[in-house]
Amino acid sequence: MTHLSNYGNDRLALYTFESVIKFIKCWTNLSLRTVPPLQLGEKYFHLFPNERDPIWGYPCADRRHMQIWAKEKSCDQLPKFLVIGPQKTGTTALYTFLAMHPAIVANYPSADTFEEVQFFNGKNYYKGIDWYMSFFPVPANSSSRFLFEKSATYFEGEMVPQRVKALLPHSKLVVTVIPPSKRAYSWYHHMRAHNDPTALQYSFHQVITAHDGDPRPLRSLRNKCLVPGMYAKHLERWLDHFPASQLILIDGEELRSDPVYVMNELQRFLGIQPFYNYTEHLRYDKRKGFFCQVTEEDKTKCLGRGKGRIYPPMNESDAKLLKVSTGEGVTERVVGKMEESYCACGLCYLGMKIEVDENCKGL
Ligand SMILES: Nc1ncnc2c1ncn2[C@@H]1O[C@H](COP(=O)(O)OS(=O)(=O)O)[C@@H](OP(=O)(O)O)[C@H]1O
Repeated sequence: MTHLSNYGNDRLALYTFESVIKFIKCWTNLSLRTVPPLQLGEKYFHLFPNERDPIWGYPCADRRHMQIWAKEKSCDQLPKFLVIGPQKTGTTALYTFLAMHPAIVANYPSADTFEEVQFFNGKNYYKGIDWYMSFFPVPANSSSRFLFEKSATYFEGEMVPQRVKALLPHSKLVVTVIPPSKRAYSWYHHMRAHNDPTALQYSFHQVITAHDGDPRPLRSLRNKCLVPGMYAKHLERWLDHFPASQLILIDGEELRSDPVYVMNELQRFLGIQPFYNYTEHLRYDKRKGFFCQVTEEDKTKCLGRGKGRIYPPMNESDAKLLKVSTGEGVTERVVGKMEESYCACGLCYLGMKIEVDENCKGL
């Protein structure tokens, strides 16, 4: 009873407590004892260890919560959809293209976390809803604007689906995927470009075949390289909390080769009005080798050097290793059947579509 998640509820809790205590004092012979708040808290969490972690709930589900919420707050200041990653699948390009849309509003960048808010997956979560909402503009008169944020590590975060469901139950989720082997390779080069000492010390092959007896930094790098690509595992977790109809899988390779088509499909899925004509606003830039934004001066503005890096092609044997399940050993445990990772409980990656298997109805 003491541990109510939202501050909206907390105000109600204080009032309720006061009344309960008054009632007990007035109508019973019970003598009440207390201890300092910290001790009380420890006792409470000893009795209810599952509640140690707060879960911020959607403040607008209950009219009473709305009534005690500060006047200037509104659920229109919460995002309507999230781009959840995983990393290296084209999420920055997607974010940039979405932000070009006149009806779509991106989060303010965070200086701490490389522009992404990263609220649901780490320590930031404990900063609370106000902190999260401060990354979004106060809604204008019309609530027809689509606020969104992109945090590419949400996808594989253990707690993230449950937390997102609690705070943003109606939000749509955008997942981008590319073949997991390519994702892993791109991520490895990303780490090298950021002078990660372990990535500089070991080859890609050494990273993906690292085993449990290897040094901890190497194992850690291996996990970070491979785990986000286990799409099935992560998608299943998201689908424990969200119906498939709220989630869209985007083919990151198609986003790269035909962004206009992808953005059109995405606009339809999100139900965004007005329909933005990306044909006029995206153009292939030969020098960059990617589609880029067309500026008002009719020039192209491309993503920075960190996106679309140039590195040698992946070894065929490594590509194979990541594609084919080895059948035994550490590699299989960590890598899993990567190709099959495109399917999760009948939810398969088929271009833009999600197909739900008969057995998985009601997901
Ligand atoms: N239009 C456009 N411009 C530049 N880059 C593009 C574009 N579309 C897709 N991509 C691919 O996006 C890859 C980077 O993915 P992310 O933005 O998700 O990376 S990150 O997680 O934010 O670091 C990046 O991976 P690398 O090629 O390995 O650098 C690109 O291949």
